[in-house]
Amino acid sequence: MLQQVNGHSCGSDAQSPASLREDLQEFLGGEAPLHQLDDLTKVNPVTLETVLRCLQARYMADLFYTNAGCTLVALNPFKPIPQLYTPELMRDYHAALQPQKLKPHIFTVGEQTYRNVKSLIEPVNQSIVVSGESGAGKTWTSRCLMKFYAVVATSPTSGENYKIAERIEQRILNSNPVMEAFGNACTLRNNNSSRFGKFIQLQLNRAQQMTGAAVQTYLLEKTRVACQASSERNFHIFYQICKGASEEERLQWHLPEGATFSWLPNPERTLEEDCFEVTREAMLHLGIDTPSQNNIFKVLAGLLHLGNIWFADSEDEAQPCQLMDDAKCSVRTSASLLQLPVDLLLETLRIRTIRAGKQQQQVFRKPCSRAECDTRRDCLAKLVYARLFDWLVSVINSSICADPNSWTAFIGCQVRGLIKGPVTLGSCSSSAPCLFP
Ligand SMILES: Nc1ncnc2c1ncn2[C@@H]1O[C@H](COP(=O)(O)OP(=O)(O)OP(=O)(O)O)[C@@H](O)[C@H]1O
Repeated sequence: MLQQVNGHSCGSDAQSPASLREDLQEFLGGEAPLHQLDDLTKVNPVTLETVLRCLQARYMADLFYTNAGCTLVALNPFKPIPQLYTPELMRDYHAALQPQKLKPHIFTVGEQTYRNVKSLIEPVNQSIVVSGESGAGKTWTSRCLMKFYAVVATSPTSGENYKIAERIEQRILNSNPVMEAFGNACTLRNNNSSRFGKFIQLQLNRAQQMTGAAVQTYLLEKTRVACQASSERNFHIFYQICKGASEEERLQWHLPEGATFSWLPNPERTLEEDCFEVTREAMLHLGIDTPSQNNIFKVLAGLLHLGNIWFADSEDEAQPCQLMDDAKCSVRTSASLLQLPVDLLLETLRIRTIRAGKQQQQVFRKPCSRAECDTRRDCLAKLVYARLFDWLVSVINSSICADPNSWTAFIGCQVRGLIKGPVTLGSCSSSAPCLFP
């Protein structure tokens, strides 16, 4: 029998390639249909081929979840399967004496994690790690988990608690379109690819009922604001404001119909994610009123105009680079939208300030080369966008976070990308009492 230790065969009686091939044939040609194997630990011998053949057979039989010991492997069906995610099914998994005996499902992981929190006397937190390659279904899976807890982590007898959970669920769901508009983009692999990492914390009181939630984001791909691969796009929100603004807003934001922007590649592609109305509506629900939204969209339009600022090489190194002819108008428009004096914006982009000497008292102003000006322009855009994103996350948190005294444990859900592979889910206990002080 071939033993696997960390992916390597070991032991004195390691199998020869010929007998492994024989076992493999026997396994693949066996009587039990491969799709009936609902746990990959039952696959024998464990090889890439047997595991993939088993997953493929299950996929063909519309079985998209498979256990792998305490980890769950989720395959993306690439089609809607509503009957797999009904509230009734959630309640079945929640009420089951042994949910692990039911068919493998994301709800088993959700329920097991919930029971772990429940069964421990001291409050011990749990986290579910959702990982997989781009487009594998991580965001989808984390949304399913949120919906599952919104149904099960509430008391059916307490109307008050049910209302709180419903409000939290609604706000978490409202935060999705906003976070996706500002943090997702169309890539080669996924039209709605999350370009940031996310840790969602569901806060539970002593009775393990949901009282609030918090979101922590990390590693936003802010370079995308100023640099996009040729077949990809910038963040959805830029296309939404250009396509969805009213006539009046177009005037205010200086986004005339048909205007071209260097940082807005492939605008002709229309995606369902381009729906500006959905984002605005969700922002309103989160407490971001129309005047604040207007300010946000002005900043975004200002960044688009910033991307149209191009410099010419300076003949004299001691002089700042001159603007290209087309860029003069873009500087004025960008400065006005970002509410900056034009001179200050130009100075920031073209002049480097160096401080030297004791207590940094000597100040030198060094004109930048054309390449340096371009880098400074891109950095400014990335910085402004990242701050805006962080601000949005803080607004979301202030609307969903519970009073720190009202919760004692949490279930965390971490979504992280991998280079290759389907979605895998594992849960672990977390000793950190709170990741959001
Ligand atoms: N269980 C599922 N049922 C139906 N459709 C699904 C399921 N999982 C994923 N999908 C589909 O696949 C698409 C991509 O999934 P998702 O955006 O969750 O991938 P991701 O792993 O989060 O990708 P990225 O890392 O690029 O953000 C979804 O928009 C959805 O249409």
